[in-house]
Amino acid sequence: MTARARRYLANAVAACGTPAIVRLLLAMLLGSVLEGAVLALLVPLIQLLAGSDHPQVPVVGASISPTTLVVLAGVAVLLRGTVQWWSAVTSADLRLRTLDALRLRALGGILEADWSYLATQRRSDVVHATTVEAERAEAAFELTLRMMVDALLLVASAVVAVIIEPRLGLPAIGCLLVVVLVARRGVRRSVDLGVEWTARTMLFSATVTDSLSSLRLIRAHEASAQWLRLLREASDGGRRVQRRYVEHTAGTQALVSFAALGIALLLVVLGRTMGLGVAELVALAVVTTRLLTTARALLGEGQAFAHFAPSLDAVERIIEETAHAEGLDTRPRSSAATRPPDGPGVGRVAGEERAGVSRPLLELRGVTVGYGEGAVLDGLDLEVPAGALVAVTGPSGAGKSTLLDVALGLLVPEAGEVLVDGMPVGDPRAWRARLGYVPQQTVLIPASVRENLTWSAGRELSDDALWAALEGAQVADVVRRLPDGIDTVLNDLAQLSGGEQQRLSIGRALARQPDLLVLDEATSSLDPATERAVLANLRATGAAILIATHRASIAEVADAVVALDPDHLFSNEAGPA
Ligand SMILES: Nc1ncnc2c1ncn2[C@@H]1O[C@H](COP(=O)(O)OP(=O)(O)OP(=O)(O)O)[C@@H](O)[C@H]1O
Repeated sequence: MTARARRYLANAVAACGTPAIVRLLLAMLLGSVLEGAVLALLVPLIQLLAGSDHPQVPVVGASISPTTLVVLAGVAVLLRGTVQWWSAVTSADLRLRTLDALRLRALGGILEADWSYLATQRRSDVVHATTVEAERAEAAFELTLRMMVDALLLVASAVVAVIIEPRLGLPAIGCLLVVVLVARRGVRRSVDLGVEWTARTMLFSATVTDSLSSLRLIRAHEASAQWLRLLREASDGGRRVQRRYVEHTAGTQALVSFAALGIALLLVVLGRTMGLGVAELVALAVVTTRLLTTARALLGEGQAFAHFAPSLDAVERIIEETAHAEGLDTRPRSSAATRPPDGPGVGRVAGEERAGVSRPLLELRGVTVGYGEGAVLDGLDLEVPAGALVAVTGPSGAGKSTLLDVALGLLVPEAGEVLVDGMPVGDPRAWRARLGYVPQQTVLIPASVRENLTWSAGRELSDDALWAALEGAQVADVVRRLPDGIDTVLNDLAQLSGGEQQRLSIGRALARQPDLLVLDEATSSLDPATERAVLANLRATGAAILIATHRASIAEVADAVVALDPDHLFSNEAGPA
């Protein structure tokens, strides 16, 4: 548990800096000391109210004038309030900064991660880790600081108890240690329950996410009852874990309270046997009360921390696993280590420098790629000349999307080369700046049509450019008919038909004014006439097109067709153009 607490602290220090954390810790400590002081001043205040002219301050043992006492109590209360207010605000600020830094690191890692890693991840797990778990981790961060403060206070109270009366202070500390050792088992159990809780809530999130993305299917198959059962099972599991956790914490707290009462009684009996005066007994009672309440609070915090702390593991797992961001080198993995560095990469300049040398825009030479066992593409050759339309065909599972991922520079081949303008792709990001991509499954963000077109454009786009992209995708008329035209917010995808959404997605790729359009079944929802019109518009932009398709109509008009055969060969046939 202490290792986890150190990791929490390291995250907070990284996000907010050591001085900010130290300032907060000192303020929390001061707040608790002032709390103790106010408590201690209650004793002489009660004596004052009972008619004493010389009330005694416990612990210090000195008498104090009524005026000084009242002023001192007022100042202490005011100071305590101010310090605690500052601590609460600062703590929330640092906590939230730590939380933001943590989840942005995780999400940043996801956005930059190697594609082969991302392909194995479950989306709902990432969403859950960076929202629910990150927020639980935030709670654990505050508990880390509180535990540090309370541990310091505990030691301070113990020292004061020993100073007042070692014969009572030492047995009190001994009893307390025994209680803490016994209660530690409860803390360990909380860690286990915290881990289980993380797993349960992750399952629940996954079930919710999956059911929301399958709403149409669930309704069409009248399977709501089955899904509800799955959701109920997932939430029941979480509730049971949470209940066990509360049973444990409440049990431990009850045990500590009971032990505290026993210790207090023991001290009174011992004190009386030793013949201690009332003043010493009161002082000792104040200090031991503080000692016991701090110990109880510390145990409670320890249990809560133990329960929340595993959440950090879920977020840090993503940060660690995505630590190896996408390499800038897309030479085959097997030869990348041994070959000398390549030239200037794939920016437009590289191509222009080679003016006069007519090389295809994109070439794949002997590319072999797979996902573990066996190759999906084995020694594939492919050329996409500038301005040409190349169709990739083949049965389902033949490797069409895989080939497109290689073309996009997302998948690094195990063998073979990917050349752009005749040069190896050194920096896939520079290459992708020249691409427009339309995925198999349309993705529109819940924002206006304009934002859907511009967010991935990488530059400011004039209205003329946006409408040109929409015209090219044969969707301009649809957008004009929307309530707010291009500024209509697409909150509900049911606003647009599947084919309209697909055309918007094509418009988004066109808005990037790419050199190469990579289309993955991107016209599958269009009728033949619209498909022909869209393809003609795309060709008219002068961009090369690499399209994965099942449609014979596209293969017929392509300049070249790469037919993938999962069992054996690929054939590279020239089309009619
Ligand atoms: N992330 C992945 N991990 C493991 N195997 C994968 C992964 N992605 C694809 N595959 C496998 O690679 C093979 C080719 O898949 P790919 O998606 O490239 O085929 P496809 O020709 O595009 O199929 P479809 O026409 O059905 O979309 C399939 O057998 C698939 O199961």
